[in-house]
Amino acid sequence: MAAVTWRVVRRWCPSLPQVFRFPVAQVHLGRPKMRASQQDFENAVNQVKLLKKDPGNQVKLQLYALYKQATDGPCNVSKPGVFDLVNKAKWEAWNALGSLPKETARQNYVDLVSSLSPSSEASNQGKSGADVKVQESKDIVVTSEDGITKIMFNRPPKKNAITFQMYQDIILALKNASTDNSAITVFTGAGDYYCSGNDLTNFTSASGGMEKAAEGGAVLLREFVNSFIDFPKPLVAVVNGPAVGISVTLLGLFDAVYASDKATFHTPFSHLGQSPEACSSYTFPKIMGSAKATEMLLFGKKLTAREACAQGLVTEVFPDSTFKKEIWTRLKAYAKLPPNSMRISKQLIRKNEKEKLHAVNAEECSTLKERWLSEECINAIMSFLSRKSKL
Ligand SMILES: CCCCCCCCCCC/C=C/C(=O)SCCNC(=O)CCNC(=O)[C@H](O)C(C)(C)COP(=O)(O)OP(=O)(O)OC[C@H]1O[C@@H](n2cnc3c(N)ncnc32)[C@H](O)[C@@H]1OP(=O)(O)O
Repeated sequence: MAAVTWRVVRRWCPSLPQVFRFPVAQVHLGRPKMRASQQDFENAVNQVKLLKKDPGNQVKLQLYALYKQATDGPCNVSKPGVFDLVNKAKWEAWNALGSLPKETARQNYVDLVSSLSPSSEASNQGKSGADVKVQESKDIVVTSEDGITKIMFNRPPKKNAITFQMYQDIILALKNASTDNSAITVFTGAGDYYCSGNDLTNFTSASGGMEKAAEGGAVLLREFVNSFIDFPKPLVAVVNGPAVGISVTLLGLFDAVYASDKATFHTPFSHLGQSPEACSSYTFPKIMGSAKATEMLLFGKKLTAREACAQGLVTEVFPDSTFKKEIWTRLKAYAKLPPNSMRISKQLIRKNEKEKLHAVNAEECSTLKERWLSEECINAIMSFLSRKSKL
């Protein structure tokens, strides 16, 4: 990207201070909370003037873009010429926010400024290299550091099974990550599991009758998977241990999948009277061929990490003893690559598939809605919940 000097950025956005005090921090909306008011926004604009340390070009561009989006709405000016490097960088940052609503941009601006504030500096002191927590959520932890937004399943006692709340938290985390200033977004799991898939108690905790619950579940699932199909930046899975169900099928929508040799990949849909989701009925045959996809999706064959790598579902496998160290070193290096270039390349790769993926997602969700009401499915769930069987 063009070298954008702080002096020039001040000219774009007079509300920005001369010098910033703090290192680069990330922007997130956090868990649903009170929306930032116009007054909060104006306070943040003033607060920016008190900051002293230069936070780097990416943050400055993000502040500029969010400010413009919050005040003028979506980018409505023509793209500067190819040699007008600074104005082109500004335009691209603003334009990249697409149709992000003004209120959301306002909130993101307020959050970004607050992450650059003196209290953020105080709370980050002595934590050099530590992740910055950016979303308040019990079972999904979202942190940002070194250009990487990390979304972690954090429910080890239940093997990171995904509750209704976690589906919603992940949708929100992806929405925020798509406009924050990180280059790469990474999913991983806390504890020994990556994720044991859908929490089967979702079937008993849903309110209303079964039909209404199935309808609601299908709507949620469709929105959840859509947020992966449409995610604009490189999406990486760091699979630290066994993965089950939807946490496996989603991998077909990731851009890279790195696995510990302790990881396994299991999609026991037939055992549960269910059918594939997350576009895996399309992505898996495409990735591994229909014969291997059939073994996984119909017969529930569990793959080791090395088998999954041989089938093309996993990018690379690492010995568990060195997995974390090696993978985070590598991802930090990847996150230093020019972010716009990576985003644009990903979008070129994804573009031709998007329409198809949305159609597949819609069909899989409507099939599942029927499956959830079937005797096969109800019996399988009851059996798990009464602990008569384990997969
Ligand atoms: C009509 C309503 C519609 C609902 C809408 C849903 C929304 C979208 C749905 C998307 C479709 C997704 C499909 C899938 O993901 S299918 C895969 C589902 N997952 C499973 O079937 C895994 C079930 N779990 C197991 O088989 C074992 O627990 C496992 C092999 C993972 C681990 O075994 P292990 O012996 O090592 O450990 P425990 O069994 O003792 O587990 C520890 C505790 O964790 C609880 N647990 C684990 N996984 C789940 C789960 N998926 N759901 C709920 N609970 C889970 C387990 O019960 C233990 O709890 P307790 O200590 O309290 O007994």
